Amino acid sequence: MQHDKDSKTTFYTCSCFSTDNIFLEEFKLHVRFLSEHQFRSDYQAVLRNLGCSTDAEFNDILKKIEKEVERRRSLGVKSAERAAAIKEIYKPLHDHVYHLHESYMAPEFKQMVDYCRSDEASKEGLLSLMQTEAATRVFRFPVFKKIFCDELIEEMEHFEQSRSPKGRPNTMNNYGILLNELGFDEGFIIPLREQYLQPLTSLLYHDCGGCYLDSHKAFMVKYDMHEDLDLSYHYDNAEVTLNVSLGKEFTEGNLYFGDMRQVPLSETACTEVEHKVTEGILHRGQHMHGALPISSGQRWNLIVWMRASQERNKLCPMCNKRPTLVEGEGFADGFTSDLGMSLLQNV
Ligand SMILES: O=C(O)CCC(=O)C(=O)O
Ligand SMILES: [Fe+2]
Repeated sequence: MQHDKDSKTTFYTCSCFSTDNIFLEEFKLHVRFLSEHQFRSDYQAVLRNLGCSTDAEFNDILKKIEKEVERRRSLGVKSAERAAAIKEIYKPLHDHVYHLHESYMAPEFKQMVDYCRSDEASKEGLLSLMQTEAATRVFRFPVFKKIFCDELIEEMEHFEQSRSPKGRPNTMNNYGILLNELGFDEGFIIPLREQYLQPLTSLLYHDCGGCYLDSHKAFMVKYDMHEDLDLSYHYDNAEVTLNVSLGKEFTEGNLYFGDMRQVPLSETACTEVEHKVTEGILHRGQHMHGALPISSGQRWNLIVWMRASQERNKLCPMCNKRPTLVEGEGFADGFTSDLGMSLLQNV
């Protein structure tokens, strides 16, 4: 089990993880699978309209779902196995990138964080320091220096070329890398979230958990002309997301933002937000978004899905219900148990 600042915190996943939001790549559709009967009645007609016309094609989809459910059930255990294997066999190229240091950061970012830590900090004051409100409550600002972005990509490429096992962040991303398995949490992502990002998110997103972020899922995404080009419209399983553009050289590949997940697509207008190397885009996790295809080059981004258990314990963003807790590895999906805490407090 992963322990946060409070060493007694145990994190959980919601049971919907093995039934909901299963992504059918060829139809760009997220589905729910409880039983074959339910699935047929909910999706057979929809899928037919999307071009799935024969029984064989439908059975093929059922097989893919079965495989995905099995993958999700064994995810925690497999991830822990990979992390152990990586620790054993992988020799990093750049040891220092695993330990956050202020010298990696853009001066503008440090200045914003310093301001937010000061007694007189206000949301208006912070907004005046930020370059852009790129879309509603979507902010872009410099995060790292270019040299650090280059070294982080080099480290990722070195890892990709190694014989270490690799965990992919989710079914929408075929070439990303899960950073906790590589050992980035303790020395890099936790201090980044707690000491640098939370001062900003407390002012910007106090209404969606920004003041009490207590876990995260961090990963790299990679787009290349010969691999994934784009990312479908979705929301993140997070309260607040940081998305930093690291390089290399690319054209197009902008993000686009719609509305919050509760608003129907038909009532949504989208706004494009450009990725600029070394800059981060901060947004509410449940603000719908996608990535347009790159038209040349290769694009790497660091994604940190930050979670606030106090917020998500009330409502799981993935099934829209009060979460049913299932034990998971590490930060799992960021839920905590009130019961567990009160039992611990009684000890
Ligand atoms: O490609 C990007 O910049 C967006 C990635 C993203 O939205 C995600 O992985 O959740
Ligand atoms: Fe996302």
